[in-house]
Amino acid sequence: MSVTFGEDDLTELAAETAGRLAAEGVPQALASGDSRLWGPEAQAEAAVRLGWLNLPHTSRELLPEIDALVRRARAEGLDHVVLAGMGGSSLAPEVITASDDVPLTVLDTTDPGQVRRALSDRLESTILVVASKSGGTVETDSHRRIYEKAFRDAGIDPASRIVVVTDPGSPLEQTAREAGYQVFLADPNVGGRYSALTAFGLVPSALAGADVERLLDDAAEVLPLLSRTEGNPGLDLGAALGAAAAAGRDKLVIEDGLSEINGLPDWIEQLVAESTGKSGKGILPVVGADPGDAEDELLAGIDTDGVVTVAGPLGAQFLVWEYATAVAGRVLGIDPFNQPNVSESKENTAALLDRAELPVGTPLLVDGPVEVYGELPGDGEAKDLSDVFTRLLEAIPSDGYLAVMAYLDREAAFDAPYAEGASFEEMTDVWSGADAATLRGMLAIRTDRPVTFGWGPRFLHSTGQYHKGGPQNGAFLQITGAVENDLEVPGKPYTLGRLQLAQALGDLGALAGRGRPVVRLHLTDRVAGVARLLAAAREV
Ligand SMILES: O=P(O)(O)OC[C@H]1O[C@H](O)[C@H](O)[C@@H](O)[C@@H]1O
Repeated sequence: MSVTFGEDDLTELAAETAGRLAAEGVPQALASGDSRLWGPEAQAEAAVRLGWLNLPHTSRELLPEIDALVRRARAEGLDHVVLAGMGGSSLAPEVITASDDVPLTVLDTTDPGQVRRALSDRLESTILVVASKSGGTVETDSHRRIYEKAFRDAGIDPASRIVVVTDPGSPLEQTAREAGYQVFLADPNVGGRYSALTAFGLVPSALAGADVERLLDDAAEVLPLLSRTEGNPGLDLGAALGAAAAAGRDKLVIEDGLSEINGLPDWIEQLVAESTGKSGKGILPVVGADPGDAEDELLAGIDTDGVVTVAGPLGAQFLVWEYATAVAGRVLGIDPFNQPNVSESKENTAALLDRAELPVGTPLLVDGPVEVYGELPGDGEAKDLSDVFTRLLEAIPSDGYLAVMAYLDREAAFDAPYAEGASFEEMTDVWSGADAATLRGMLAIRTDRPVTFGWGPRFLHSTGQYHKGGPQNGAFLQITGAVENDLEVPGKPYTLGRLQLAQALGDLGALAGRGRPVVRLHLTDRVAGVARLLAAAREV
């Protein structure tokens, strides 16, 4: 495992900062679980959040039970593994399984189309892992209810198909015990985004066929380095990230090139954004972007060259990035274990769901299949969608960013029809031409500021904290879409589609309430709408 720097200034800054942290006793304090490292206000939370450093050893206890579950699933022919979990409860398994090239269907969405897609895929051989630390996350609770009904309707006993991962004593533990589900209890002394090597990372990944023992072995190998005062990759990385951000280089562009580790930047995004984006400070991870030459960008490469290069196997990467984030938190003077602003959008959503009608407002403009809502930055009325994009791009502060947030089905682009006999390249062109995520790159070339992209509500558990708690220099573009075939959430008064829209509007309220420029584009026809978005971006 190694962390290296490709610029002399950064090498110097990192060494100086790591030296100072070592002199303050940070590595020893972390190794011994000292909760005072982030100041008195953070101490109570930190006291129950430092268990992740022991996981390479303690999580081994879970392996026999996980192995028994895997054997049962194989024996019963349950070959479609679905994971319902948000943020820290699904991002690690997504990377672990992608890196091991084994299939896992992740549900971290409230999009009815995307959930229907999972439901209609091999229900008869599906095993569902419901993963929620708190046990109260609305998206995950909805997925559990929907799958319970689907199993029952298909004459399948949910107890034979649902496995729960949660913290001891959570409401989900109680529900699961009453329903007779198999329950894995995770370490309550580890927070959601630090939980990659707990039952949250291991249970679904092993079920999908990943080698989780090797993951723990790789993490165990780097562990002794993390108590060192020199040659400590976690300390070096954290010192570099924290000190660079404190000096204004606070946009972290993360690339994984053609590395065998597949998708780690999305996991790092959540870890870094949610841990550091608060009190008006923080590090903004930028994923899926080409590095620009803006002075406030820092390029981190995972097993690929960057200004910071982090090389090593996945299990070790998890641990080193967690360590680095905790260290960066100390350098920046923030509590890396809380997420004070995530709840704000959740509360807005809950309040909206209590209303008879969602307050969607009146469109400012309708451009074909796209309705534009919100307050346009700049003067006068916009004439079309390209104009809306131009105005938003102009509204990005000189040290800021644009966040594109799409509350859509992230698999929908794969439905786009392509010609028979098309090459893989041609198919990829078709998919990217039907994918809302393509908008990120198209807008990015029209500004010298970073542009991020997130699928809603997934990003609410990640960069959503940074948007609201970090430096107030974002401009925001929301995309929502008409729902054709909604899904009831059994036992709840709302449908998934209504919940999804309420989440978008709830977050919009939180951003607008901070005076940030935020525009919502609503696609009245999703396929035509995405095509129109991309065409309009081309015209900017
Ligand atoms: O595991 P859960 O309790 O369902 O939480 C899922 C996610 O929810 C929130 O957004 C937290 O801020 C995340 O850190 C967490 O991973």
